Order: sequence, then structure tokens, then C-alpha cells
Amino acid sequence: MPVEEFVAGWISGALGLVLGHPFDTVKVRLQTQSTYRGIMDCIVKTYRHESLLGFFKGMSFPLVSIAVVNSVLFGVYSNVLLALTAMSHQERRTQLPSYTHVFIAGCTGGVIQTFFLAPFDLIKVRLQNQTEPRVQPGGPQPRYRGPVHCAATIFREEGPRGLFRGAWALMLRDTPTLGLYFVTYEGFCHQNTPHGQNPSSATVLVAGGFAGIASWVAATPLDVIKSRMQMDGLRRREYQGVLDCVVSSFRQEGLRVFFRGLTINSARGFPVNAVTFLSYEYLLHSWG
Ligand SMILES: C[N+](C)(C)CCCC[C@H](N)C(=O)O
Repeated sequence: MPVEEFVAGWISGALGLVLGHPFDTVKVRLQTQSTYRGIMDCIVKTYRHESLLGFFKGMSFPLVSIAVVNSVLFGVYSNVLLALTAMSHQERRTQLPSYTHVFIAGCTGGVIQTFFLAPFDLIKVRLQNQTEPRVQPGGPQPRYRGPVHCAATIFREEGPRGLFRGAWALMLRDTPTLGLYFVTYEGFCHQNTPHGQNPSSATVLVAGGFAGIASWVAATPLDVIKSRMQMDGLRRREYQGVLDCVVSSFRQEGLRVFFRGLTINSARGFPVNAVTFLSYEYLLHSWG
């Protein structure tokens, strides 16, 4: 099982995360809090109340975890595709495997990465939703003092299963959309690269960006549900499950609730995934 795909996925995931975390913080707040009138209102209030650091809340943990998650995602994707097509990463650069195989490999990576992502994503969302300004001595303490304290508090208050709150919604969100993610990437690279050649850096950048946008547009409705399920249980349990959350959200806020954060997901999805795929391809090419 080639290891370099896992390492390249690790490094490229971390680079993409740092670039995209401020976008992600604004998105999570728009999805789970009704105090903001829109993207700009959220950005201005966050900056005024919490300074620039407010946009990077909850990032330290995902910096480690998303690298692991991305490593698992790209490693599983690449190795499932190798098993399905008997083509190495380098061979696939010049000879496109079938879209069905790419989709299956992407969905498989999506299912498996969920088990690693679920606890980390939960902690990230819980920390991102703490809107207190930086703690002043003697001032009000936020509920969670950091990622480890957040994990320990959730474990203590909600039990070990509490760390996987929202995991079903996360799996339903990521499995098909990561299949779409890799199909978009491989297809765009293949369509825009002369036969038998490696895609150029510009092609990889644009293909990665479009893959990020396509997958996030398709994922946003369940992304809203996932974030709400993760925030549920903080006070009293409001939802009995994913379907109850979908029906309840629709009844209370109408169809538009499922597109909260779509703009910011798309704006974030292009640069984050352009950088992720470019660094991934560069690393594999340089180790080739
Ligand atoms: C499957 N879903 C659309 C949720 C994510 C796909 C892109 C994942 C990437 N690491 C990012 O953070 O953008």
C-alpha cells in the first residue's frame, strides 16, 4: 500500500485548512446562530468582538486532525483506485480510469475518513460557536477552554458516544460528495490535458478549485444538518435524529435553511482545494 499518498494527503490537507479556516468559522456561525444578518455582518461582529483571532478559533485541533483525515481520504482513495484499476497514481495522470471507479474510490474514502473526522469536527464546531471575546482575567469563562478541555467535557457530560454526535449526518454528507469531489477533479484534469501528458499546475489548481466548489454545493444542505446535530445536546436535546433535524429545520425556517453557508462554502471551497490538490500532486511528483 503506497505510503506517499497518505503523507502527501497529510501535508496538503494542513495547507488547505489554514487557508480556509476563517471562512469555515463564519460558515459554522451562520448555520447555527441566528444573531447574524449575513456573511459581512458575521465577519464585522466577529472581528469587532473577538479580533482577528476570532476567525481562527477551533483551528489548532483540526490542523492536526484534518491532516490525518485528509491523509486517510487521499490514501484510501488512491489505494482503492489502484485495487479497482491496477493503475498507479502516475499511470492515472496520463490515462483516466472510469468515472465509476473514481466515484467508488472517492465514496469509500468518504466513509472511512468520517470515523476519524467526526470527533475532531464536533470539537471544532463547538469551539467555533463560542463567541465570547478573549477571556479577561476574572471575566466570564467560556464553556470550553480549548480543544482538549472540550473533548474531556463532552466525554464527561455526554459520554464517549457524545464525541460522535452528528457522525451519521457527517457520513451522509461526505460519502457521495467526496465521490463527486474526485470525479470533478479527475474529469477536469483529463478534459484539459493533452493525451499522454501530465496536467499543468494551472490545470490542477482550477480542477481542485472546481472539485471543492462542486462537492461543497452538493454537501451544504447536510452540512447545515450536521452542524445542528453537533450543537444539539449542548443544552437540551432538540432533535431525535438526522431526519427529525431535517423536518424540524424545514418546518421552522423553510427550504432556504438548507443553503445557509452555501456562498461561503463555495468561496472557501475553491482556494482551499486548489491548494490542497496542487500541493498533493507536487509532493507525489517530486517523490515520484
Ligand atoms: C465532502 N465535503 C464537501 C464536505 C468536503 C470536500 C472537500 C474537503 C476539503 N478538505 C475542504 O475542507 O474543503
